[in-house]
Amino acid sequence: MSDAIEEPGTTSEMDVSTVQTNANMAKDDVVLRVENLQKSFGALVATDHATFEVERGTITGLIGPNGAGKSTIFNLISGFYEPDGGTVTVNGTDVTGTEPYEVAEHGLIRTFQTPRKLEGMTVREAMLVGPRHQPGESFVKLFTDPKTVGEHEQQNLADVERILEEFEIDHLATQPATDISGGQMKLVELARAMLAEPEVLLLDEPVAGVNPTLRNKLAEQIQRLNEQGTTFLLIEHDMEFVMNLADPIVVLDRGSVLTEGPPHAIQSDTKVIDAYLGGGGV
Ligand SMILES: Nc1ncnc2c1ncn2[C@@H]1O[C@H](COP(=O)(O)OP(=O)(O)OP(=O)(O)O)[C@@H](O)[C@H]1O
Repeated sequence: MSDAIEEPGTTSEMDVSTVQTNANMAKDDVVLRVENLQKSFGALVATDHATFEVERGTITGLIGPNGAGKSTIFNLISGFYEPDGGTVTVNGTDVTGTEPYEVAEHGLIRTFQTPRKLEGMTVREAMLVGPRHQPGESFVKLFTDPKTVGEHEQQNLADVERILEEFEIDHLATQPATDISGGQMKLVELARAMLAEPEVLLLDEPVAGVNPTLRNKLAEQIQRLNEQGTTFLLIEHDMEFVMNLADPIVVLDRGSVLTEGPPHAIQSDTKVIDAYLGGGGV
């Protein structure tokens, strides 16, 4: 586990029954279930009995004011933080407290708000880091000593070429990964995550700081992948983007689920408007 600041929790004593209303909404085929999730950093309660479900095949939005606890929930779901309480279930399996690679093995992958540093790598090389079933052989061998690489690596390389084309970023393959724009990096991150063939993909602010052209491209790619079967849970502050793309929308406020519903209902919900006005804004 890699909690940056980890102290024994002072978890809220809030009555659980008051914060479970959204869990009661029946969903057909649940791919991700978060139940009564709790996480404190010292005295600060970041996740407070959070409960929601993501239905397979949806693009579900996760919104809320600054500091509402969105990224913490992503870290708890994907195994980067260990919860103080509650459960995370992926594809029917309880993955609470397991390592990120184990959560990935159950079909859940996440991206980060700020993609990790990829100094010294081309885009193609960056794409080869970390696909889900990749065994130990180094991707570097693919380029330095291709005859020695195993079948898995050859397959990975073929998959990278295919995905670069599908995402229309094959022209970036030989560019240093540090030289491409922020928006192109977000596309590379999305494409790279798809190499792991996730059933559910968690995107943390996929269009933050991205220009309108690339933002549209990202929306098109997310829609295309969704139509092909990938379920998405996405955090995004760009309300136009998230309201056009996601349905349903789950609203977090002070670590708890405030409400959930279709975009038009969320946009006119006074509870949500109050939370944004009273919180850190978008
Ligand atoms: N590792 C940590 N150590 C201490 N406090 C943390 C840590 N991670 C998050 N927090 C705190 O938990 C609260 C929720 O933070 P989080 O980043 O999850 O919110 P968020 O909704 O993603 O915010 P934003 O929209 O601004 O990114 C904040 O008060 C934050 O300062």
